[in-house]
Amino acid sequence: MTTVSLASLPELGAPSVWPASAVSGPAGDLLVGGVSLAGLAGQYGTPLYVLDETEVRTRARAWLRAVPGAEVVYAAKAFLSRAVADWVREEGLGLDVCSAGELELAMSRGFPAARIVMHGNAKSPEDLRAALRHGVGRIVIDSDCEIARLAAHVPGPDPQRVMVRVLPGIEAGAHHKIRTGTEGQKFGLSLTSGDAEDAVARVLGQPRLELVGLHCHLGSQIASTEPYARAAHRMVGFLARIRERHGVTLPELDLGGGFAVPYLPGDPAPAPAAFGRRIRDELARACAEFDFPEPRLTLEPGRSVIAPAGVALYRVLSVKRSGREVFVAVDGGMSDNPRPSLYGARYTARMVGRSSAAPMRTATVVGRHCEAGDVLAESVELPEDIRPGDLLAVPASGAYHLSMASGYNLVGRPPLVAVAGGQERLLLRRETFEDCMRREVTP
Ligand SMILES: Cc1ncc(COP(=O)(O)O)c(C=O)c1O
Ligand SMILES: N[C@@H](CCCC[NH3+])C(=O)O
Repeated sequence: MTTVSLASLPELGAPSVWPASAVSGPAGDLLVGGVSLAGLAGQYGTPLYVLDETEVRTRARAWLRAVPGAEVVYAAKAFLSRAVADWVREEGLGLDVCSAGELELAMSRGFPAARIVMHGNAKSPEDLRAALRHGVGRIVIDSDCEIARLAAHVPGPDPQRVMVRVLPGIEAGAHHKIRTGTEGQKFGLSLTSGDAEDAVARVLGQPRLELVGLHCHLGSQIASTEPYARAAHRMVGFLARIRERHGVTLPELDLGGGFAVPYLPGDPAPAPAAFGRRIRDELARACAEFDFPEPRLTLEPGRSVIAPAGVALYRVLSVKRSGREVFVAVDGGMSDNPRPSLYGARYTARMVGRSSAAPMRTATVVGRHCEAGDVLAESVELPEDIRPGDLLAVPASGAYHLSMASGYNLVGRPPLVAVAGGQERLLLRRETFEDCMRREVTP
């Protein structure tokens, strides 16, 4: 047996972008969950996604501790598989789903329906039917036309518990495409226009629906606690107004998700405890101001639970100098991580599996797809002697990569391996060419 000398990662400068378990291994290797990344790449091929189970569980628990007595529902859209559904259920979280597919996966793992929240600005009849059939804890109403449609299908005898998604008019989120709390986009019902108020009145008039509270979701990759404080205040103000106009005291408030994680060393990202403290403080203050009993709080972190647990591994296919730029092209790209091309998201990368004494130089890591915009990471410091065959690891890859992966260029979606305690477990196998072709009707 070879003795492996492990070191923490001082050379990375900011270990926080890597899972807490990440340690340097011999010959430039990196171990996550006690498993060698170079070894995994050798065994499963690349591109490969690695998910640190302990990191997911630890972060799920951190959220529960951050808001004692509150409900924490994991936003499945960040990434969902059977194993992930099991982990978050076992840790005591609920689940936010936004399709019949996500719901069916959760139900297939025995997820308690009462802990499931269904979202969607345009829920299909199948989505609503599945939610009603399984008896999900809450359905979040996102448009006027959904109210009667939903009420007509409640199987009874009990009314379906619902919330109304409010557009609070608060701007937050890392990019305009992921801001959902402002006017002029497709989600929610506006507070300022009165649409939210009308919807509340209409829901209250539906005996088949039980309005239990209000929901809002400001956006994603929100790196400040401030917008949540404003949302808590505005939403409690609205709850108080509903009590005044309708004589009902709604018992629940869901302030959504959107909590930022660091992608680059030094990125601001308050810990769950900091978000939780600020939200609880502001909620208490607003309730005192409006003389309103504190509602049961729900939060819906997705990225914050799973992004830091994921590492993407790519093999370098070519290194090219073009003018003053150096392009390091790898065997994945926008088909497994569309975030840079969609939102200008920034990433870092490091070489793993080989030591190099060469000086570092700045390079752009690009994908293999037929798009000039297929860039994975800009301004990355990599050794000057990086060459085809080398491995690159990209941290913070656990959220909105595989869940948004596409079939572009028929390269096949990468596999996913879970690691914990020195053991690995294949969660998703690689999508093969045959898988890609299976959907096509033979001409
Ligand atoms: C309603 C709702 N809740 C929760 C989330 C989770 O967001 P995040 O992964 O940024 O925490 C989203 C996605 O932005 C959402 O639309
Ligand atoms: N998909 C986005 C976040 C939006 C999530 C869902 N509302 C991202 O990758 O950052």
